[in-house]
Amino acid sequence: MSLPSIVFDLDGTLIDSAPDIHAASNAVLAEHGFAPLTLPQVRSFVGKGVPHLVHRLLEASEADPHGPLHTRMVADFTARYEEAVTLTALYPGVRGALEALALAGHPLGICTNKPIAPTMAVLRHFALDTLFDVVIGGDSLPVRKPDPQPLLKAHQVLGRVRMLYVGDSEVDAETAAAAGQPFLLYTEGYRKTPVVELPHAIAFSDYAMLPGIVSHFPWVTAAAD
Ligand SMILES: O=C(O)COP(=O)(O)O
Ligand SMILES: [Mg+2]
Repeated sequence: MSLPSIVFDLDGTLIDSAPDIHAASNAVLAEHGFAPLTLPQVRSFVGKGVPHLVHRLLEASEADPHGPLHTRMVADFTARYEEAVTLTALYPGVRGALEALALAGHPLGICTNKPIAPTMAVLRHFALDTLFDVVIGGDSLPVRKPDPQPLLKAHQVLGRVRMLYVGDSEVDAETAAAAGQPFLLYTEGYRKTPVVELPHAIAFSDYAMLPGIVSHFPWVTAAAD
């Protein structure tokens, strides 16, 4: 049996992108005459893609989230956020963990609800793009997470029998369950639910531990037999 592929969520999992998303959100809100929102507020809106984010921005600004303003602000946010990487940081230990997993022979992928253009921009910015054999963005397929299709597509492209999905949020737990795949929860991201209430196979708070966790995962141990 071959080693499982490992698919990662992006925002709140590999990168702390909330400061750039917050800045772009406030710039777009200002353009439309709305007051700025706080970083924790905007961070709590991340994880279900741009249309959902803008919906929540409008709701928080006491504006109609269903009207034509929603369409305009999705376009404005998308344009402004396309290359927004200046305030974004990798979580500690991410690069070393990804390199170790790739070296061990795990094909790696990304399955995020962030649109594909800023996803590729941020991966290139951190020189991580070459580590991933498949990258699925929030606009890559007609549906996005928690629909299982994006994750199943990544799994199919990576071509291994087994996969592990690593994410930070309720949406990721739901996606993994819908796809019938094991979920590894990174606890330092944008989740709102306590760890014990979020279904997961294994939770971790430090990327230095991930290669060890993966190598002790039952399927991986079986693969080495
Ligand atoms: O909501 C988004 O745009 C992206 O979030 P994700 O990378 O956690 O899927
Ligand atoms: Mg996330």
